[in-house]
Amino acid sequence: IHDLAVRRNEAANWLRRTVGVVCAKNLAEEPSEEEFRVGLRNGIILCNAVNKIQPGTVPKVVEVHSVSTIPSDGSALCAYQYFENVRNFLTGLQDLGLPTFEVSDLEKGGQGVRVVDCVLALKSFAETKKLGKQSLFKHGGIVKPSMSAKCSVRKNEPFMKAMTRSHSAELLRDGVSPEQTLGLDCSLEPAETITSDSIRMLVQTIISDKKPEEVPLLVESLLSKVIHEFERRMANQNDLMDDEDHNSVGSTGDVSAAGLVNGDSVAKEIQAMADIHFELQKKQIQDMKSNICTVKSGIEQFKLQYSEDLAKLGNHLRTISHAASGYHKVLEENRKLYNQIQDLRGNIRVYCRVRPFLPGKVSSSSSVAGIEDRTITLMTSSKQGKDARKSFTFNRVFGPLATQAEVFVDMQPLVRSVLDGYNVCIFAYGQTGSGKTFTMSGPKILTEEGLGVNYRALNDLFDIQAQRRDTFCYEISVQMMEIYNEQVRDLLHSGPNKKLEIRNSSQNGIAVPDANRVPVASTSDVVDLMNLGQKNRAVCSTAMNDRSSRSHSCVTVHVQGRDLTSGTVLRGCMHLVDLAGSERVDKSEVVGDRLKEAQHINKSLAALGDVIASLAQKNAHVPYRNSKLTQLLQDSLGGQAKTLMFVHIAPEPDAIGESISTLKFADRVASVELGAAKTNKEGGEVKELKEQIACLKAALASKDGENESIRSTHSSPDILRDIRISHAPPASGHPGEEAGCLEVFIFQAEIHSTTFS
Ligand SMILES: Nc1ncnc2c1ncn2[C@@H]1O[C@H](COP(=O)(O)OP(=O)(O)OP(=O)(O)O)[C@@H](O)[C@H]1O
Repeated sequence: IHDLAVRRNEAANWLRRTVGVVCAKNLAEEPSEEEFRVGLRNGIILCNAVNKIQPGTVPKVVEVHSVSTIPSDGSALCAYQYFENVRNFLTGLQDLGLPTFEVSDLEKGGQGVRVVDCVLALKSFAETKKLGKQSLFKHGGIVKPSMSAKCSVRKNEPFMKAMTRSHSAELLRDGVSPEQTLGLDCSLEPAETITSDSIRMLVQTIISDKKPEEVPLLVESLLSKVIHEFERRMANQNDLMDDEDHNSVGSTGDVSAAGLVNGDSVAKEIQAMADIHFELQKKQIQDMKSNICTVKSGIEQFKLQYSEDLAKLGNHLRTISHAASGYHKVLEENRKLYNQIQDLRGNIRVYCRVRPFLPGKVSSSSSVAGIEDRTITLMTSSKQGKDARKSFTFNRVFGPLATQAEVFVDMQPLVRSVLDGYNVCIFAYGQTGSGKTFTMSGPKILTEEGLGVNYRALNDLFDIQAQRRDTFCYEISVQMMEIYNEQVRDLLHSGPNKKLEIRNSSQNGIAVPDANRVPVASTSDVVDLMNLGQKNRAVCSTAMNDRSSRSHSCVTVHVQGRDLTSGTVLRGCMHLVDLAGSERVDKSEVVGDRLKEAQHINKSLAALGDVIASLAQKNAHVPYRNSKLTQLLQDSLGGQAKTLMFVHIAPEPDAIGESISTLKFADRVASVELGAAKTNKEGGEVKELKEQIACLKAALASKDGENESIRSTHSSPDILRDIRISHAPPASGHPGEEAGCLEVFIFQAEIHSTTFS
């Protein structure tokens, strides 16, 4: 065993040296039998070794390129590759006339010793070749592999047997082991070709340096070895014959028959490998088929699931779209209801705002005697030392301390109406210096609290636009115009003035199509435009105010919204109108151009009052055409449009005349709407009063007054201030009358008193 290990190590070392460390990485220096077998199993080292010694012996070495390509189970493919290599190696060895081994010797259970012998033989061959003795080896050995040479490797024949059978030099070496010391090496000629000359030379070589007395002993020893070898050979021959019989090769027993056996076994091995390979591929195909089936059924399952999911999604989508359309209906309904509420609150709303005393002009007396939630009382004049007071009622009265935010609260809901497609007009009315610009824009030095209704309304507009981003797409644009001396000017046009026409027949709600209309995306955009417009506005000094506006300025914000679901387009606009000072001409102490300006202003303000009053009274005819101002705003005054007017009162006692005229103007505009507002609040009461008035009318029509005794316990003179009934003392005389004759005067349906008896 020790000897075998030594020889194996020798073989391994020689292979490692020959093929190099890289190629021989799988072969240890001192491998165990198993390591040796596994290291050489793929034939690569062997093929490379023989190719190094005799280039081209194995024309194509099947290399294993990466470990990952070697299946762990030693699959057929790799085995086939190994087989190729090992087969080619063995064939190469046969061609070189070297002893070979069985392919199965590289498998478990094979005879590793034969592989070791084969490698060592190759080593000897290499060394001989190196020493230039190849010819000796060649000529002395198996010259050319032939069938007879091939048959030297027989199935199951131990390698060494074949070797000894083929190489008589080995016999000589073995037989004369002591002679190795005489300089004999394994490259002696094989026995088959030994001639008498060569025997003589051999003998001479052996005995040349021997003493004569040593020769007989030497000859004896040699002869006994020869005999021994002869006997061994004979025995081998018998074994061989038995093997051949056993393998049914026939009784010929010649080498060619053995060669056939060997060829058969190779074919069988190839066939076996091919079968394994085929079986493996068959199995793989079956696996793949079953995989395909699994995948197919998976896909079917997936398809089914997918169509189910799709159907479910479809249902969900239908529900959602149904809900969405319902939601849109609700939104629409909400929008309508919201604006109906605005309608109920009055389409025309009038607010009164009292300016505080200006800094440095604080007075101990004020023209304003009292302010309640909705009523303002003015100190009109002193009659015989007594103060006379006059009260006016509005939607709301704001005192001098009211903040800008409080003033905005009531108009805030109207901003939403603009985005819902309604038109809104916001007016600032009052004498010069009463605070119109302050209400609309704010003080000269703007702070956040000081922001006027313009800015607040625009901020809200853009905020609501952003909130509705998912449902509506809004386009917002701005026009800014001035009406000066009954001429419309474009305040966003900085060049020379051009005369602008007002067209009320336009479909898109643009009354002055020739005026610049600038798209805006934020409040600051609008503010920039307003500043530009303000620069262009005609501002002129008067005796009343050094910054008196002698023209009406109108900022119009056009809003066009498209419902992203229904595609419906809504158009609305908001007019922010800072009216020119309303002071009477005579007080302005103006003449010439200033007088002309004042007359135009007064005329247009009166026309505005007329229009609003006739709208409030629901007259059939509304005199829009009496001024440019009312023409410009025609679409936004009346119908479903909302009008909001802030009338401004200066508290200074010397402004009382203007204040009263302002309040009368506002009262005229507000009265009917306020009546309507009361109707909503106190509907039953007003209805009853109206019924009573109808009875009164009927009583008057019958003129006898005898059958009716109309009584009323109501006393609400401020509810229907447009109806005044004059109450006369009863006429004398009619019998049976408890309370005398009733004489009623109705002046244009105005009730002076609602208490009758
Ligand atoms: N509610 C208020 N609180 C404090 N200051 C006010 C208020 N209203 C007006 N003012 C101040 O009174 C002055 C005159 O106001 P404003 O310019 O707004 O009047 P106007 O009616 O617009 O005048 P005009 O017709 O000349 O434009 C300004 O200095 C303004 O800041």
